[in-house]
Amino acid sequence: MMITSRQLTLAGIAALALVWGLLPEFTLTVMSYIGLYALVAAGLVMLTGVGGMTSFGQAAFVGLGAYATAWVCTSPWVAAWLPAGFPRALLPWVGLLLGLLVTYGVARFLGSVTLRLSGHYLPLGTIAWGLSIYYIFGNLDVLGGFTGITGLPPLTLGSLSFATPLYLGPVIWGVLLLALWALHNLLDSREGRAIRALKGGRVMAESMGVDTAHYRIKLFVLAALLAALSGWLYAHLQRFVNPTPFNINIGIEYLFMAVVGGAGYLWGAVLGALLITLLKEQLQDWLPRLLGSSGNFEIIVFGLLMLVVLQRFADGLWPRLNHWSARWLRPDTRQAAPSVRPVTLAQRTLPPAGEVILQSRDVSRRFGGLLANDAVNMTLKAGEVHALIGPNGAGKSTFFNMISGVDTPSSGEVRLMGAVMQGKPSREFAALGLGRTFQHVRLLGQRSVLENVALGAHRRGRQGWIASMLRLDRAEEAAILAEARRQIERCGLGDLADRPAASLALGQQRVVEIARALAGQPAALLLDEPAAGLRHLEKQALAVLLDQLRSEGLGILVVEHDMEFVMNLADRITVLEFGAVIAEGTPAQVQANPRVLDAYLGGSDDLAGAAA
Ligand SMILES: Nc1ncnc2c1ncn2[C@@H]1O[C@H](COP(=O)(O)OP(=O)(O)OP(=O)(O)O)[C@@H](O)[C@H]1O
Repeated sequence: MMITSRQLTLAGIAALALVWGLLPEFTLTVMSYIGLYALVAAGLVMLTGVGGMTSFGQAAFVGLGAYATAWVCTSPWVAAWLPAGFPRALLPWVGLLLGLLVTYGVARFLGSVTLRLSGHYLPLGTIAWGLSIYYIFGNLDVLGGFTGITGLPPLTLGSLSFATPLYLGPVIWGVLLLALWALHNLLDSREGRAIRALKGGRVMAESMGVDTAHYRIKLFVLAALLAALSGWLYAHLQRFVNPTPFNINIGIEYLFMAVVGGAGYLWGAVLGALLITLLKEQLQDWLPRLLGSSGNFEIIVFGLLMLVVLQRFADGLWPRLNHWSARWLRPDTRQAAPSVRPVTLAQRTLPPAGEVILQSRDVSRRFGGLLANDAVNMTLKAGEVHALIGPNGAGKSTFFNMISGVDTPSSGEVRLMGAVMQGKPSREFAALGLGRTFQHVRLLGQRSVLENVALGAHRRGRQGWIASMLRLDRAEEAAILAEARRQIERCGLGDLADRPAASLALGQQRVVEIARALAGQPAALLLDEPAAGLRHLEKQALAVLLDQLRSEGLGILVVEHDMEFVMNLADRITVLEFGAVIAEGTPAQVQANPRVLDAYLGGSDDLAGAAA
């Protein structure tokens, strides 16, 4: 078939719209529910699949959206409080506003409390507040207790009334498609890259200038608002609310939908909602007949099926469907890079060569009884390559962490561009012009080299979430992507820009990290073992690149074990042993230093080899 997946989606939507009026009432109701569930699951795809935070409590936010409008529409207190003559038809819209506001407040609060938890504690935390909110619904008399609230009005807009699934269904699906479009845009932007970076670990994301705590809360609030929106529509579809659909079981079901569909894929949310709703429907129908007695058997079968799916398709079903359909669908050839005139990105003026840009004064770091760094003094100047060497366990990585904001010195001072920095987060180091790579490569393996490198330019963009969702960020995005491509080409990886980062050899991935750091236009570049895993020719190319960067005025600090590489490239070398500086000087001075030779001949013969 010669159509693309995008065209197929549009055709599917058009076909559904055409036959909608002909479908039986029951089908329309089921379809409407699928739309509502998919809206919640889409939020979970963002939160769990993309952002890496698992929540079992989304049903509670659906409840907030539903109860807010139910209360506004039926409470005599609200009716008395509103000005006389306030049109009743507007009450659901007031309910929507209230629901979103309350959800925003509750999610911000719960997010700031729970998102600090790590590992298993975060999902456990979501179960805790999911349960609490459910019992609040059930125990508040003003919300009708466990019986709930009945008599909700239908949604109306002017003379249009959306009283039945025939009319409300298209609204639900319209809202869902709009949300998917906005979320898709968000993911395909500077902010989306920052959201994806959350999964790459706090250290990496913060080094790119991303305020991870802030992004986690924003993502949590976004998912909660989508759930509340679904709850609002749900309430006006059902026309009554009670606590049952908002309990923790349903919260788990929402999570299943996202995971079964494919937690990393927005359309996976729709697929998951569709499959689970239909499956539940069928099982509820067939199992009692098959077993000859009534009971909630479907939950047992459901649980078993879930285990099989999660075992066999850990990434969910959507990527499988994609893979399978790729055989007969034409690849989508829309340009990844938008065709607008790029803006000019913020530029940094580099300090003049020879100026001290990074400095440590008597930096020490203690781990219990171990002194991993002992009063280390070091300076990095603009326009030089400074190497930090020392035997294994000498404290190089520890020092690297101190001067990049990953860890805080026990004592001593770190200055970057003259500013006192110890104790500040790495994103503030990034803001002042520090770029870095990692000893253990930290890339988003499934994303392209281009996207990984573009993340490095995060701080140079300005457009926020709303602008990204509405696609108002395209000129800036074009500039960021162009900058990323320029850095990739400069690092000699031009042919690999569109490949997933994980498909590159480890040495090349290290170079991708250098390109990513360069995209942030740093003044100081910290490279942790950049030559490890590179072949001879690649090392030569890397040396040429670093030489060029030095001549452009960057200050480069390298931790490296390859002595030949270091001796040929570095202007100055600092040697660490047992956490303390034992020598500092030019390569020739260091190679002639008896303490250094001693330290190295004791552990490794690299230096002697390079010196010979
Ligand atoms: N978080 C930590 N807790 C306790 N000890 C640590 C911690 N991090 C490092 N150390 C110890 O500090 C010392 C210095 O380690 P570090 O990793 O800085 O050395 P290195 O010079 O980078 O070594 P390598 O070349 O092997 O990477 C080691 O003895 C290490 O075991």
